[in-house]
Amino acid sequence: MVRQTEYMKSGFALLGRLQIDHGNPILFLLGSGIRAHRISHLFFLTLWRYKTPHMTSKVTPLSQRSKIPNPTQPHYHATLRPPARRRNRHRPTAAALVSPQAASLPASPWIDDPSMVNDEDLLQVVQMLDDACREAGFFYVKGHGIAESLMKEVRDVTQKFFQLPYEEKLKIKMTPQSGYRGYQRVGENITKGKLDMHEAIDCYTPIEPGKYGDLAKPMVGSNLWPKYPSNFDVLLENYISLLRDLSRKIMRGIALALGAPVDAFEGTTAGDPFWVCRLIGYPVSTDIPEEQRTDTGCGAHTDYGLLTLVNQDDDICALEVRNQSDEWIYAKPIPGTFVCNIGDMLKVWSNGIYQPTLHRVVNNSPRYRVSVAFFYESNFDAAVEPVEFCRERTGGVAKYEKVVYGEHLVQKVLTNFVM
Ligand SMILES: N=C(N)NCCCC[C@H](N)C(=O)O
Ligand SMILES: O=C(O)CCC(=O)C(=O)O
Ligand SMILES: [Fe+2]
Repeated sequence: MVRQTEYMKSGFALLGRLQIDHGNPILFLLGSGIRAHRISHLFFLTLWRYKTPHMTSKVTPLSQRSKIPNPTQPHYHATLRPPARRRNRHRPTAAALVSPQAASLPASPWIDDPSMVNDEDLLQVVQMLDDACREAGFFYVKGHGIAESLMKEVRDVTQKFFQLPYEEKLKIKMTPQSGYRGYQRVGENITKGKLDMHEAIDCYTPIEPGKYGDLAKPMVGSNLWPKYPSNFDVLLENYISLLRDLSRKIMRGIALALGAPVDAFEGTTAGDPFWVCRLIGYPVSTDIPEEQRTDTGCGAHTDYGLLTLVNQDDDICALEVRNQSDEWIYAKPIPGTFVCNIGDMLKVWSNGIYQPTLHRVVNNSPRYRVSVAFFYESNFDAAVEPVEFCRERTGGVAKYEKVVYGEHLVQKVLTNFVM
């Protein structure tokens, strides 16, 4: 308990400093650490997407970008504002946990340790996580136990790889034969018909031939890792395994936030979660030949699965999130944190209680930007559909059709590249 209080204090201190330094924060401390029991000491910081009151707080429109010398300046950030309009007013979640019925159950179906029912800190965090998922679809996680030095090392080896000559990078070229695993150059990824100004290495859960039958055929294979540094594969495989565990914990929190049993995403939904990892580089725009250049590093999209964790460069603002007033606001880097956002499968499962938020990347800085995005997704063969209790809370009707996650992913992968 004492430890949690300390965490809370340092969390608020962090927020305080940000407010004082930048005056105009988009960051909000969302919660203290969740109890050590399985979910552990995570902090959630949310990125609100309410209306921003001042013109200066908006991200500069793309057409005016060239006039902007330095997007890391504080006045580009949106101001925190109390809720202007709530997308959805259903808030049954933590209430379900503290209801007399739930509290009186010796082995509550919601959580796996009865004492958690009375844990105020846990309930508060669950409530705040629910707020973040409902209102923003984006939040930051810190206190997650993954060393900042490891996060940086992963970005550093990624950057080193992208600095290699093109011929070297081509040795792990992504092709249909490689199961769409490996290196893609700038302009090979497309979003909504437009070339994206990023290069990347795409990695996926390895798939053996025959696994999942025809469903997974286009993605069968194992990952293509760079040869230099020689520990690239070991480093990344370790990192991915840590992120998978962390994502699983956050999904336990999200399950509680929705008012579901803590292990709601285990079993046939995400007991055997498929993961995707994209190591991404966004060149300085003037380094891209003019005839090839577009104005977007990655076009506006939502992510495909349950939850995304982005490890982004510390000092470049480039990831932009659409707020509820249809303005783009920066998900400004906070060193040592992951920027998290929810994906399409969580929307379907929750019958829209949680919605994925549009985001895009524009590297308007004078520096090459690296980010490593980890996507925690459903079981490859999961048939995801609105669960009954979420349907009941949203008028009783399923708003989305059943989606087989693997089909959703394959359909995206087959249309995402010009090769
Ligand atoms: N796994 C994820 N989320 N990848 C996002 C890649 C960028 C968007 C993609 N071209 C698209 O059009 O969806
Ligand atoms: O580079 C980033 O910050 C985010 C990338 C992203 O949104 C994606 O790959 O889905
Ligand atoms: Fe994304």
